[in-house]
Formats: sequence, C-alpha cells, structure tokens
Amino acid sequence: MIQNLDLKKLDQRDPAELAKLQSAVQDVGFLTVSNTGLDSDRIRQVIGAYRAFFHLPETEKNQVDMAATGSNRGWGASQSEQVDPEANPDLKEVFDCGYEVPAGNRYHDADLSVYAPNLWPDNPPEFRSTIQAYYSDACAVAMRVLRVIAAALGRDANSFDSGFDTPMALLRGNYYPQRPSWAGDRDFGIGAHTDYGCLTLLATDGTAGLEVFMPDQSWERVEAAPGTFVINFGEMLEFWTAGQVKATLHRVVGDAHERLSVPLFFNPSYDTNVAPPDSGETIRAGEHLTQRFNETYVHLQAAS
Ligand SMILES: O=C(O)CCC(=O)C(=O)O
Ligand SMILES: [Fe+2]
Repeated sequence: MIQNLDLKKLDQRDPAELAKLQSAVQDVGFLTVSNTGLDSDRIRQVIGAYRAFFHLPETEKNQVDMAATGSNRGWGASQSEQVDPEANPDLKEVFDCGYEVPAGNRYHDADLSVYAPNLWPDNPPEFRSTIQAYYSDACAVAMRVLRVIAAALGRDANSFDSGFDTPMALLRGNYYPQRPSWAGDRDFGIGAHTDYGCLTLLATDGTAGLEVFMPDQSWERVEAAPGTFVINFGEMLEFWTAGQVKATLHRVVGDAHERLSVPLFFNPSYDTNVAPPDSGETIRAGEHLTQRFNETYVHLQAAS
C-alpha cells in the first residue's frame, strides 16, 4: 500500500508519522505527502502554465527544442526520450529547466551539461516567472523531505544538506497527449524506469496514469490531486543509503485522457559522492546523472 504522510507532522518528528515514512522508503519506495505549504491553487497555476505551453503550435515549441542543443534544457518532442531500452521512445512531450548557477559558484564556468543554461519560450508570457518561482519553492520542499528521511533512518537530519549546495535539480513538465490509436505494447507515455537522482517530488493535474511496481510484482495506480505530491526515490539515494531507500520502477501507459505531471528531480551537486558510506568507492553524482541522460535522451544517445 502507498502511504499518505503529513509533512508538517514529519517536520515535528511525530513518531508514528516517522515510522510510516521509514517503511514507505524502505519497502515500497513511493509515498504521497500533503501539508507541504504548496497548495492546490499554486499547483493549478503551475500546471496551467505548462499546459498553455504544450498546447502551442509545434513551430513555437521548436524554438526551444533541446534537440538543437547538447543538453536537456527546453522542450523535448514526443519520442525524444527512451527511458526503457526494451520499449519504444516515450510518447510524452517534456519541458525541462534546471539550476541557474550564480556567478562566483565553483561550477559557474565548468561547462557541465547538467548545469546548462535554461531555455525559455516567449509564450505564455508568465511561463518563465511562474516556473522559476515554483522551481525554488519545490527545491525547498524536497530538501525538507530529505531531512525527515535522514531523521527517520536514524541519521543526523542535516546529513544530506552539504551534498546539495549546487543541486543539479531538474524541473520537468510532462505532457501526455491522448494515447494514439496506433500505439502498441512497446509504446508508453513513459516506459518503466527508475529515476536517476535522489528524490522526486511530483505534482499532477489529478488525472490517473502513474503506476508503481509493488513488492508483490503488481502495478499499483497512485493518484495525487493538486496540492498532494507523489514522492519517490532515485538510483543515487539507493546507493547513498546502501539500499535503505528504495528506487522503485514506475511507468505511465496513457489512455484517452490528456495528462500533465510536474516532477522535480532533486539531484545533488556534481561532485557529491553518492557511494555507500564506508564502501571506499566513489560514485560522483554528476557522472552518474550525465551517463543516465546520455542513455535516455535520444538526441544525446546519438551524440555520446
Ligand atoms: O507522469 C508521472 O506521473 C510520472 C513521470 C515520471 O516518472 C518521470 O518523469 O520520471
Ligand atoms: Fe520517473
């Protein structure tokens, strides 16, 4: 079962809520969370901005097409990403934006694609300001959730903080058009995958579609109305916690309804070592993320 938790209670270290969190991260790797401070009106505004962008004619979206770049900022057309090598490229469209590295930061002149400059469309006019404001508020919620996870695992609540000073956090709008009539059994809105980073904070427009691969090997639907978030964990947090946090497979098949979702992939700074503690290994977060991007974005598959 996928648990719904209350972030305010977790912040207050409510013992029953922390115990539920511990089993959600270890056994299932998925949960939903409410009471984050980001309310339903705010999420509707953000989803509305993405929806207006995705409904623009392709000629306009083409002006910010990431395929013309060596990174993943801007619009990705349908079938521009293949998260499951056994399936066809995903049917969804995306819009990705990332962290804006300030001048003076050690990564500012590093020319790393994970910190590439954002590409913003001219329309809708309020798109950039709406999405940028949400980016920073969503990162703050994600960091709060990571702190309560550290506490639930019996660690110092701030033990992950120093790894996130320049987060490679990627905010995405996913647009799933109606599933086309020609789609076959290798075609998905997004194929089965695990996320690459640490924590994913996902808002949706309330339309069903996300399915989680449960410990009993069944696919379970998880729904979240605007104001409730789905949280799951990526490969890096599984390594970093030596498996105490589970990176769980999930997918969206798609159906007759258009659907929007907005994941924030909260990834650490490039040089953060996400290898299991005391393993003597080094897994540099930026190298793992770059490799996974190169494997899955079609325009980067060809270039790498
Ligand atoms: O649309 C969803 O509900 C999930 C999207 C997802 O898994 C992803 O973008 O990694
Ligand atoms: Fe995902």
